[in-house]
Amino acid sequence: MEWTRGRTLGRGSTATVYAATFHNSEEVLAVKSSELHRSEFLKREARILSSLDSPYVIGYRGSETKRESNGVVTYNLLMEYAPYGTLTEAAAKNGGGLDETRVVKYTREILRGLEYIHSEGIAHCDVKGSNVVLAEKGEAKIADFGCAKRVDPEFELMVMGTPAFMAPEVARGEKQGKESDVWAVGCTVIEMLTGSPPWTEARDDPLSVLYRVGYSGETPELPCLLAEDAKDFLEKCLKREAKERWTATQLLNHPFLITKPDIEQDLVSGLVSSSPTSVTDQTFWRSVEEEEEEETEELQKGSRDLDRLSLWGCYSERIGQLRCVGGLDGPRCDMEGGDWITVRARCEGTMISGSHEELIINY
Ligand SMILES: Nc1ncnc2c1ncn2[C@@H]1O[C@H](COP(=O)(O)OP(=O)(O)OP(=O)(O)O)[C@@H](O)[C@H]1O
Repeated sequence: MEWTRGRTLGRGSTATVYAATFHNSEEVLAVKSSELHRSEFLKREARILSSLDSPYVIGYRGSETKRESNGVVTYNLLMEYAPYGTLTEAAAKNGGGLDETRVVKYTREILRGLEYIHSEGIAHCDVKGSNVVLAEKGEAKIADFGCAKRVDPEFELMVMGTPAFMAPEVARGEKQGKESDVWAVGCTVIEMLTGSPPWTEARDDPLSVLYRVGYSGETPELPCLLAEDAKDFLEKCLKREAKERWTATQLLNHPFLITKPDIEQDLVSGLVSSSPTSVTDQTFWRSVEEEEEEETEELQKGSRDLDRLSLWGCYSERIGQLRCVGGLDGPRCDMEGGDWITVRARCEGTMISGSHEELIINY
């Protein structure tokens, strides 16, 4: 598979996503890449994505191991390119929230994607605005299957995700499945409506959010001035008891979604594309050297790392406390991500019930 790497589209905890072009077709692609020795999650994502085929799930285009010109061996997942960014970015660009027409359209598309992946026996486990991308026709597609897992039969004890979007049973480390995805849809609708995820302290103190979600009995605060059908829809997603939550199929028939027309009209007009006008478009296809130079400068400035370090200071202290209280056994920390931290910990005790489960927190 011959392709040329373009500009960076995004960075996560374990991988970087680049724009790229296939040599033979000139199709623009997104390539998610990580060093081979850290590619466990990316390989797992590639395995799951390669088994899926839906207009509401980002398309799989292949995967490969490659030796780069600098000798580093990388694992690459090739995907359909989504030119309009993520739902989180769309909400932010829109001044902190999307209008109801778009919220209804994107919610339908996310639920159609979830209905499909759930029917395939898979739970996504990290549904949130930044993991839903806007594709060529402005349609929402579920992306980032790095936390996804097979739930039929439910054999895996690993708990993963992002605290602000976690269902109570996930925050308590009891189980994670299709119902937890539905809770996360409720949180994503709140994010689309308000421009921010629920639980305002989530960014500064994700562990206290885990406790609040898991044990306080609270549900996320709903946006004020919400129409009755929207409020009822959110309440059906955000039932604290997983068994009481509606399924993706039931939600697709909820009045909040079915009483509004399916908008066929072009919604791309309000979106800002980062697409190249041609494969030789210089602003889009900045050279890899240029990007690396910029990255070095950024690191020299040190601002991002200092932020991360100070955040990590608070975070590790809290984990230290939990370790005493709940018996966390040797958390391993991954500080490579952009603005967030992934913590992987073998857990026993108070916070996570059962033994030898793995807690992976996106922040
Ligand atoms: N197919 C795609 N087309 C365009 N941009 C994409 C695509 N996939 C991912 N991105 C961009 O790259 C970013 C990171 O991608 P992704 O979430 O898959 O990586 P990650 O390492 O799992 O990150 P995170 O830890 O934030 O979940 C996304 O937020 C999005 O901006």
